[in-house]
Amino acid sequence: MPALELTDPSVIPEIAKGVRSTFLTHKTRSIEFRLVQLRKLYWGMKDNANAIEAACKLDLGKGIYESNLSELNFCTSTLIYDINNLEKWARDESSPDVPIDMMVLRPKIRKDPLGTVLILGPYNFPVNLLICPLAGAIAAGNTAVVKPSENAPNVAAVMQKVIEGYLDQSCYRVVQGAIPQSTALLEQKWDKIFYTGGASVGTIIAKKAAETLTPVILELGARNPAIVTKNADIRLAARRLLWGKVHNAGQVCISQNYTLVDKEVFDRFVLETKKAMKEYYPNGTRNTEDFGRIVNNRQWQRIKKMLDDSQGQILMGGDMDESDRYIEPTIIRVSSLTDSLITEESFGPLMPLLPVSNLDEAIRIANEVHATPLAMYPFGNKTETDRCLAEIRSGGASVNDGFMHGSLPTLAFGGIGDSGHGAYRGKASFDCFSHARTITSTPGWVEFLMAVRYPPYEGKMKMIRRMELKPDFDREGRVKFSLARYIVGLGATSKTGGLVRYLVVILAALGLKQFFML
Ligand SMILES: NC(=O)c1ccc[n+]([C@@H]2O[C@H](COP(=O)([O-])OP(=O)(O)OC[C@H]3O[C@@H](n4cnc5c(N)ncnc54)[C@H](O)[C@@H]3O)[C@@H](O)[C@H]2O)c1
Ligand SMILES: CC1=C(/C=C/C(C)=C/C=C/C(C)=C/C=C/C=C(C)/C=C/C=C(C)/C=C/C=C(\C)C=O)C(C)(C)CCC1
Repeated sequence: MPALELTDPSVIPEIAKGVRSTFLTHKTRSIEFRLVQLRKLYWGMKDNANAIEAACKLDLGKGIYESNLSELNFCTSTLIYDINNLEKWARDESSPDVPIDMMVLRPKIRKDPLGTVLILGPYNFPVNLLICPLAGAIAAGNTAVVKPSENAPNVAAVMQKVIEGYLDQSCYRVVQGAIPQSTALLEQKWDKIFYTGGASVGTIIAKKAAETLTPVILELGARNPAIVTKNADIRLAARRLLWGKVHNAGQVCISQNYTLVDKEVFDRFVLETKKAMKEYYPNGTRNTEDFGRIVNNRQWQRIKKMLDDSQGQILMGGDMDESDRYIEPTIIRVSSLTDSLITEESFGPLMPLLPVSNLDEAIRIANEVHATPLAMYPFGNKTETDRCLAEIRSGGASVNDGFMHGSLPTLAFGGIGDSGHGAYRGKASFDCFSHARTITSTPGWVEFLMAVRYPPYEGKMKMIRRMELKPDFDREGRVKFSLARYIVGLGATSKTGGLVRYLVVILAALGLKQFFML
């Protein structure tokens, strides 16, 4: 296992300058160069898989299964997906939004790299949440500096070995450290900052970035609700929500922070969760490879304090051991919205349950606790889950499940409002590190047509009025009746409706023709 060596903050300007000057050599513009780097990163992950597994075990007590499922495999699948799609994503796109008279300009959207980007990773998925953004930055043709979380020091050291050992070091560098290094990094000029972590540091980063108008992607924390109605499949809800709290010992930004359970099914839900617990961990969570540990004593103390401060009643679990950074999956019945387990993000294996009278109350509470969470988990019948989706905002959502929407490496992932902005993963990663550059090319021969834009303007007003798009609605916002459109659309009110009518007419005509030919 390599040892973590902190970067001297005084060398950080030189590191940033180095990758920036490489960007300006245009080395990373070549698609083939990017593909080679992504392929090398893939092999870097594969060759160091054992070291990554060992480091995840040391830092977070992650067993090999979880290290593979949500760290290693997630990254290698991301890399393969990026490699397989990069040429398609990087191609110029023609724009469909151009009036016919302007098509001569041959407008296209080019996917340009942003330049040199900074990626700051968190501790909870210290491999996944560093490598996946980096893969997007490489795919889009940027150079990058990454800073792994100092709170997962063993993984941070292995990440440096992989990134600097397998990638072109003139383009991609690793900085190790905590606040002094982050502060020095934020003093440099970046073309984008990609930050994953808590909202308070996210605010520092956004403010600092604003000074130089640097765009930021923020992937932050939240108080995500789960809702279980009386019509939900209670056993399924219990099993799936328990999974959302035991994976990575609950240190998952998209885990449900609290669950609103209909009073009628509350006891059954608790019973089924206890049953599921026995099924997942027949010998308990203390002595199994399948349950992790809290990352450090500071976080352990924070979670313990949340539980100590709570007025709730422990219904399951509650065992803790600081020497081992162990916290048993714990169900707590809470009764107030001001309870510490509701007002703070637990980021650990605590499962506060709040009984509610009905879905109206659940929706009202979810909107009151955190109006723009990262995720939301409604369990119930289709009408109920549709209502939750319509009436509660969130970055993403899994219907009738724990965080499955966040478990797919190819789906866009991100928050809304104060749970973050910007999305990545799959094509969204390529897009978030690219600039959609609109390019037009005006041929010389259209000069006589384009002359309408030049002074003197006298006599040219009629022409530009003709070019202006005309409304099909009146001052009340109602769509006006148009005889021409009615005839062309065969009386349909939508394009699809019109198309269906044309199809029916054609089929009827063919049928009639056949009939008369017989
Ligand atoms: N939305 C997501 O995708 C996502 C994913 C994982 C974690 N999170 C959230 O992150 C939080 C926990 O992660 P964390 O504790 O590692 O986050 P953190 O905020 O402590 O640290 C994240 C990164 O910020 C750096 N940092 C710390 N202090 C800094 C400062 N003053 N200036 C600049 N950089 C600084 C750290 O060195 C680290 O690289 C939780 O709230 C969780 O929900 C969100
Ligand atoms: C349906 C068919 C089949 C069955 C397929 C099945 C059962 C697939 C099941 C897959 C599952 C359950 C996968 C779960 C994966 C979970 C992952 C990867 C979790 C990731 C978590 C992450 C990345 C967390 C991130 C956290 C963040 C961002 C914040 O902190 C077949 C295959 C049997 C047959 C065909 C049909």
